[in-house]
Order: sequence, then structure tokens, then C-alpha cells
Amino acid sequence: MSKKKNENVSFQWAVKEFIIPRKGILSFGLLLIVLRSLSGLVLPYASKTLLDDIIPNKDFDGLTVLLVLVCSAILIQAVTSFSLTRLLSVEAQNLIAQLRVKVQKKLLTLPIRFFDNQKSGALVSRVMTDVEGVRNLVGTGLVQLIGGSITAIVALYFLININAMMTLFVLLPVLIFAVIALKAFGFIRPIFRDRGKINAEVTGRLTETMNGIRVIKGFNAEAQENEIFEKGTDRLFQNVKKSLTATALMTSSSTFLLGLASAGIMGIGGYYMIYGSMTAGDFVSFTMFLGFMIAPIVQMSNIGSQLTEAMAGLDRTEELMKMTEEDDPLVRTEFIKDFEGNVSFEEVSFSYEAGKEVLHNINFTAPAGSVTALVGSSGSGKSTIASLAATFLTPDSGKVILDGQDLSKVNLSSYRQHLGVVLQDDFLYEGTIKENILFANPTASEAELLQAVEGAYVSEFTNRFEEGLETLIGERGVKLSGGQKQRISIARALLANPKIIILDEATSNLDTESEAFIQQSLVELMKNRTTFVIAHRLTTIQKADQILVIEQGKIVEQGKHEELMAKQGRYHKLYTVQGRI
Ligand SMILES: Nc1ncnc2c1ncn2[C@@H]1O[C@H](COP(=O)(O)OP(=O)(O)OP(=O)(O)O)[C@@H](O)[C@H]1O
Repeated sequence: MSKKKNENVSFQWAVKEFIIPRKGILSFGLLLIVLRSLSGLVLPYASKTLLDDIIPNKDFDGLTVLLVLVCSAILIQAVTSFSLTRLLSVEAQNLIAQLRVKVQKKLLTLPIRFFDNQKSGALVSRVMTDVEGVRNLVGTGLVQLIGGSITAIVALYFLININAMMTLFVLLPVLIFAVIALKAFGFIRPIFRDRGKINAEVTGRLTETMNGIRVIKGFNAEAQENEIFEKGTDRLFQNVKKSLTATALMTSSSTFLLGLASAGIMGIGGYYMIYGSMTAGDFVSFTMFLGFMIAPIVQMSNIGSQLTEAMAGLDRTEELMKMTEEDDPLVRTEFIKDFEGNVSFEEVSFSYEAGKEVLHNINFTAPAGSVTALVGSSGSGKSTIASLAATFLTPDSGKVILDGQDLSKVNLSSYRQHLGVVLQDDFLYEGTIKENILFANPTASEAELLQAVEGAYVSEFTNRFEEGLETLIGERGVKLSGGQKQRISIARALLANPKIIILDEATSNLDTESEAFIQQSLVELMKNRTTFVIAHRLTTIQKADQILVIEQGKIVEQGKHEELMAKQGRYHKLYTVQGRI
């Protein structure tokens, strides 16, 4: 029952979003379809005149007029068909393009946690495939459905006029077919909905496989991946098979029932003609009109399944479009004006899943321009604290305060324009090194760019490249070492010149020279910025203004390196006995 309700909602949504704004063009398309259908009806009518009037009377003038009429009707059909495709199909493609842009834009407004729970391949399929459903809604599909109904009704009128009894006989199998078709749609729609889901899952997994190729080969796990993919494609196949059975049932029942009707008509028509109550012309035009009534009905069943598929895709699009954006304008009403960069956590608690709190009553202050190093064992909550400071997450209770303002009420982009993040596995785009650095500040001047490049010691290796900063990286370009990539992402952050930095230091072991360059660029980056660093480097930790030792979601120790060492507590243990931070 609830499913049914949901379907209606998304249909209403689709009508409001896509059909009403295009009512002009769609009405014109409808007019063209009706014109095309009506001009199609000329042929059966002309056949009757030919057989019953023109041939018996040897009326050559009449024949000429008839031919002109039929040719004009054919011409109208050709012109309207062409215009329809041009008008509606082009508009549908235009809408698909617009909708993709809208869905992608919406996706980027959703909180990080949404992405944590989704496969990227599945999201790609939402942007690229699901929206294609509108093609059938705005393209020729819906208009054909309405146009087809009109033709069927007009043809029915002519059929009744020629012979009401025979029409009644025909209507019965047509009605049975309509009932079967309706039932089949009800059966097919959930299958189509599942298909989109399975498709997205399989694509998602495939993307992951490609991204994780090193791990897969490293663990010799190809066979396992193959099996998972095979299972996925089989699920897809089974799904398609199910819908094909339903469609085949519909097609063959239409052939059977309508064939039966034709045989019946031949019988009744033959009987009437033998007794002289029906002319041969009436009989021929009846069969032709019948074709005109039935063809749209059969066509409608095809369009019906296309529309069903379309709605299944749009269901998922609608679901996404209705999600709450992270920068909720009703909640995040405050804008940051004079930015200083004092951050404090007040009684902050947080849980990813209900009932499993991962941070408990965190309190600390990070004054403007200071460096706060977060250390502690794996899974203790360091990244979660950093994500709260970056507004990627919002506290369940307590507040993160920036310059006296509660961050959960602050307009996100007014805050994030002052924020910079350098993460362990920072992503670089396919493109030149320069493009990758400019990414955070595309309007930066050449001088600013060079300053960032020098500050992060990027020039140290780009100078050795023939193309310098214009060197292509990624699939088609040079392959960079981990340390070089890190320096590019540091240069990017330097160029953005944020007041707050979230830094997840890479743990990877670099050679001493690379390490030295990175350390120096990090010093440059942290200068005069409020920095939260998930620290792994001794030098960073030693220089930090404060170290927070996190264990099981709590701050267990807090202070400077020397103070904490002197305390001989948890930090001392982490630092000396375990030898790992
Ligand atoms: N997206 C998530 N959904 C559910 N639980 C999560 C999620 N991210 C982290 N957690 C859990 O929250 C806890 C804290 O994780 P967090 O990533 O903050 O730890 P960490 O100290 O940064 O660990 P590491 O040093 O290993 O990166 C862990 O128990 C982890 O399992």
C-alpha cells in the first residue's frame, strides 16, 4: 500500500517538474500526433469509396481526386512524423542534459556521510542513467500514448458507424488484452526498479575493482572478484529475463486475441456480405479502421512499459532530489564576518550509528593560529574530531564554536571558504600539475602560484620536468611518487590561503630527502593558521602548541610534548614503548 502511494507521489512530482513547464511544446506535439493519426484514417475511408462508388461507377475523375487526397494525407503523415521527432526528441535530450546537471549539483550539496554509505559507481549511474527516464516522459512516449488513445477513439467511432455488431465482437478481446496489459505493468514496474538498483550495484563494484586493482592482484584475489561480478551480472540477467517473460506474454496474448478477433470478423463479415447487408468496401474499410484502433493499443503497451521503466528511474532521482542538503538554509542562517580562527569544542559528543557513541564530551580550545596535534591509537576518534572541525560532521550534542559562533548554525560556504584540507590520500585530477594546484583558487595570479609552488617545494621536482608545471599527471601523464603528490596538495592548500587547516599527515615512509621537503612545506602551511593535524611525524608533534591524546573517544591527556613526556602517562607510552604515534 505504501509502495503504491510512493508511486503516485513520484508521478505527480514528474508531472510538476517536467511536464507542466513544457505544456506548450507538449500540446503542440499532441496536435501533430492527432494530425498524423487523422491523416492516417484517410486511407481506410478512401478504400471504401474506391470499392463501393468509384469502381462500380467507373468514375475516373473521382479516382483522381481520391489519389490526390490519399497522397496529401501521406505527405502530412511524413511531415508530422519528422517534426515530432525534431521537436519532442530534441526537447527530451535537452531535458536529460539539464537534469543531469541538476542531479550532479544536488549530489555535491549532500553531506559527506551520504557518500560514506554509497558506492561511487552507483552515484554515477544516478546522474547518468536514471535521469534518462524523462526521455520517454517528455519525448514521444507520453504524447504518443495520448495521441494513440485519440486515434483509437476516432477509429472506434467509424467502426461503430460501419457495423455496431461486429465492433462489439472485436471489443471483447481488446478489453481482455487491456486487462492483461495492465496486470503486466503492475508486475513489471518493481522489476524495472530493481534493475536500476542492481545495475548501480554491479557498476559500483566494478568501479571499486578497478580502483583497488593493486590490492586485488596483490592478494591474488582475481577469481573472487570475477565470481562477485558474475553473480552481479547474473542477477541482472535474471531480472531482465523476468521482465522479458512478462513482455512476451503481453505480445503473444495480443497476437492471439487480436488474431482471434480477425478470424471472427472474417466470419461475421462474410456472413453479412453473403446476405448483402454489407458491401465489400465496408468490409475492407472496417478491417483497416480496426487496424487503426488496435495498432495504438498495442503500441500503447510498448510505450506503457517504457514509461514504467522511466518512472522507476525517476523514482530514484526524485528520492535524491528531496534529500536534505548539508547547508540547510533554514538551520544554517548565520554568516561568518570577521574571521579570526579561534575554535573550541564544548562538550561535544558524536555517534555515526545510533547507540554507538564514538566521541564523548570533548572539550578543548584551539586559539587562532595555533597547531593542535591529535594523537592516539587507531579508531580512537582523531579523524572524527577533525571532521567535526571541518563541518563534515555535526555534533549530536555539545557545540563546536568558531569565534563565538556555533558552527552548526553557520552557513557552510561562509565557513569553508576559510578552510583548507590536506588529506593522506589527497586526490589529484587528470590534468597538469598547475591545474591541480590552481583547483582551490582558479583566479590566483602567476606570482601567487609561484609562491605556493616554492613554499611546498613543488618546483624542486617540476624544474626537472621538461614541461615544468604544465606536465600532465594521471593516466596519460607522468606518474608521481607519494611524496611528490603530497607536495602538490600542500601547494594547493597554500594557494587557497585558508585560515583553518585540517591536515592528515601521511604515514607512508618517505626517503629522508622527500621527508625533509615535506616537513618544511608543512611548516610553511601551518604558519599563522589554526591547524588540526592528525599527526604522525615527530617534528610536527614536538612543535605543536598542544597535543590531544585521544583514546576511546575521550581526551585522556592534553599539553605540550615536554609536559606530556614528563607525565610518563599514555603519551609517553605511545611515544616510547609502542614507538608509534
Ligand atoms: N563512517 C563511519 N561510520 C560508522 N562508524 C565510523 C565511521 N567512521 C569511523 N567510524 C568509527 O568511529 C570510531 C572513530 O573513528 P576515527 O576514524 O575517528 O578514528 P581515528 O582515530 O581517526 O582512527 P585512525 O587513526 O585509524 O584513522 C571508530 O570506532 C570507527 O570504527
